[in-house]
Amino acid sequence: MSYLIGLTGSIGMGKSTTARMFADEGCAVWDADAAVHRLYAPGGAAVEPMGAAFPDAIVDGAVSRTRLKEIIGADPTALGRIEQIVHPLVGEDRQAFIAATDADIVVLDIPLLFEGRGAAMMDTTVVVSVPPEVQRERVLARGTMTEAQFEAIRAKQMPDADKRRLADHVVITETLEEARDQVRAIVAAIRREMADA
Ligand SMILES: CC(C)(COP(=O)(O)OP(=O)(O)OC[C@H]1O[C@@H](n2cnc3c(N)ncnc32)[C@H](O)[C@@H]1O)[C@@H](O)C(=O)NCCC(=O)NCCS
Ligand SMILES: Nc1ncnc2c1ncn2[C@@H]1O[C@H](COP(=O)(O)OP(=O)(O)OP(=O)(O)O)[C@@H](O)[C@H]1O
Repeated sequence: MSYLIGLTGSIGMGKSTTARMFADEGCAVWDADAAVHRLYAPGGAAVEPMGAAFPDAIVDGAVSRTRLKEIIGADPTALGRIEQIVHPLVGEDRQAFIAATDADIVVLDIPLLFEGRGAAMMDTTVVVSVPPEVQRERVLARGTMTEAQFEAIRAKQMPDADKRRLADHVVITETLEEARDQVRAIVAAIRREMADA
């Protein structure tokens, strides 16, 4: 059975970048956002139920994120209804990944780790964090969200300070070097603990 690290952090705080650093240390990484991409793609398990609930969201046999963001922008209750459809499918994908891997450490990159029930199954939890002005700059620099869309997502997420309080480890992602040092220290401590057990 692999050691499970739950990795989370608010939007744009550096989850994917930090997950890649864990992968560089030999950890297997599963990414909840990537699982949603697979579920929304043509033939994905979310296409049919999402089409039934949000017919306008389907474009060329896939769930369109652009359309979904428009729908969420117009109706604040939509995101909750999307989650009810998508989250059970994401949970199935995650369990299948854990069952199939033989890595000693598995990192589960889950934006809603503390908002949902995910944290309880982890051996340890890691939160990535930077000051809010850096977070905003980074997200808006990507050019995939308007400021209003960013604020709508952020308002729905647990505040960064609360996540940091709940986490076993906090990785500061102001620079790549600093973050990589922290990731290496966490992995080394876990491997020492596993060797002693
Ligand atoms: C809202 C959507 C359309 C935005 O798509 P887009 O491609 O622009 O962004 P992406 O998927 O990369 O998400 C960016 C970030 O937004 C945040 N976010 C996404 N969904 C949610 C949510 N339901 N609640 C809070 N934050 C969320 C996360 O921090 C995520 O890392 C998309 O995220 C979506 O369909 N979300 C619903 C499914 C879900 O809950 N996913 C979260 C992981 S299970
Ligand atoms: N340690 C770091 N040092 C410098 N820049 C970083 C660091 N970590 C992440 N970044 C930058 O911050 C931005 C957001 O990072 P990333 O995509 O990893 O965040 P995320 O939390 O996965 O985002 P989302 O919540 O939208 O999925 C990117 O432009 C990335 O290059």
